[in-house]
Amino acid sequence: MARTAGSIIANDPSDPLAHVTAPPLNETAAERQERLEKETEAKQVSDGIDRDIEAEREATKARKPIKILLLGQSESGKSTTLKNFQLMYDPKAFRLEKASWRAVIQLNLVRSFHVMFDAVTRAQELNQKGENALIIPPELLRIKLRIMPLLAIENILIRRLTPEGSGEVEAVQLGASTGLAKAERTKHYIKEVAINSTKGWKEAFTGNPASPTRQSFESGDDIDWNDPKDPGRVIHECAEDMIKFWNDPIIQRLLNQQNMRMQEVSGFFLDQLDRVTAPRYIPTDDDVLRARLKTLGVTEHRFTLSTDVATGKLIGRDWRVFDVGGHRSQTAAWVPYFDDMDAIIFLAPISCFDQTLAEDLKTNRLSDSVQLWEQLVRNQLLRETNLILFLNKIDIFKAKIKSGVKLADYVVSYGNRPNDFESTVDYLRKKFAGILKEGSPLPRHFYGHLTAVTNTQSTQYILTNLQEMIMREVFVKSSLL
Ligand SMILES: Nc1nc2c(ncn2[C@@H]2O[C@H](COP(=O)(O)OP(=O)(O)OP(=O)(O)O)[C@@H](O)[C@H]2O)c(=O)[nH]1
Ligand SMILES: [Mg+2]
Repeated sequence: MARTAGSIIANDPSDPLAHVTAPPLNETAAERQERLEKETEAKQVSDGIDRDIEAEREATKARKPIKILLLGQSESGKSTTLKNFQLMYDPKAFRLEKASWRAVIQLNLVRSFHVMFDAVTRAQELNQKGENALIIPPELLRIKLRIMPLLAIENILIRRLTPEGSGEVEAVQLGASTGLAKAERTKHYIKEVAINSTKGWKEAFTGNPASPTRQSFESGDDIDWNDPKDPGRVIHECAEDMIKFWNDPIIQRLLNQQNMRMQEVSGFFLDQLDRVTAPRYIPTDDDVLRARLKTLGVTEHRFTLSTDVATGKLIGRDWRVFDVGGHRSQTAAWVPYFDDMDAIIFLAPISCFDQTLAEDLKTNRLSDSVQLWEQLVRNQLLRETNLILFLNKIDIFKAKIKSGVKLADYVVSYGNRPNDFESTVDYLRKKFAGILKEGSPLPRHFYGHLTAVTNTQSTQYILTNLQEMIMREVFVKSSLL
């Protein structure tokens, strides 16, 4: 450090360097003047260096990426939340992936029909045994026969979506998402495709050589519409019969009778059959958000926010969002990511209060979410990490409560409280907040949101506010360093 005009230090008897820094004896006025000028100049240089170091330190702090981890049980909405981030901060890349998502949507659609075919088969089996099930009229059976090619399409799509090493097909028990009686559930299996997101499954679809300079998916540039093997062709050919089959009152009664709520089966596109089976169908942003593809492993997604929401400065800050697989076999992979996260968004799909886990038919989904939340809250590694709770699938929850399903039948502690939306949701919110308050090793603020992450508008509003909050906290923390 440069000195201020030497005199203060030179006069300090405790300074061991006083004799070095003291002004020379017998200094003339001109010499003194020259010395002081040099000292001032040196100080200016030194101050400049100090400022540069400080600016560099600030810039490093500002450049340190902000990390968010998405957690929650399988089908809680983690990947859908990630899609909202992508749509907000990297819409171009999001839209360029639509060719891949088109295949996923087709698979979701075909899978829904597979579920319905199984329901018909079940009714026929019961009738053969002399049990009183619904009689399926021959005309409906003829329609079913005509749309059977959908099952072959399912296999083709699965093969295309899971090029070697990129995914796996699991026999997932059908019952958990349908509300079938327990004994029935274990007998029926349906394939669910899981994708190891670190492998390039999307590349299988985004490489139409006819359009090497893909600009926009909106024009359908990315799809080889002339491909004779495009599954969209068969789906379109079956469209009329698919619509008839799904809307048939017997099918609807059958599904009701078997307690199968198709609207709750992930990737529900049956209410949009006209559009989704069209010959040149291109998924909308909302379709991509509703498409269901199970995650395996952990993926990191990077976004750059050009404005620091805390300070309003333009800085180009990196955000990293980590999406994980929520299936029980995947949860061991979460822990290494606990270190160094700025926030965790935990999704609890509260609409599943009357369902069990696909991987463990004895465990209620809501109580599984509560347990996971409790474990996170109490985890010492996370004691300084912001935990943000999304009580998700609020749209399905609302409809379910309205249709008369009773929370108290599944959550005994709910007792005699009224079974309306406000009371039920308030109870669940307080339950999660109470766990946070009691279980946190250090005091924490409760950030709880009611969400339907398939709704981009409300979700993006929540995410923007959250980012602001996280930025502020990061800013305060780093200022204290
Ligand atoms: N209606 C409705 N559907 C939702 C909501 N959130 C997610 N979904 C749908 O639920 C399905 C599962 O969501 P994902 O985001 O794939 O779930 P995940 O947590 O990533 O599941 P894993 O990858 O298995 O861990 C998808 O089809 C979503 O579109 C919601 O709030 N409302
Ligand atoms: Mg996922």
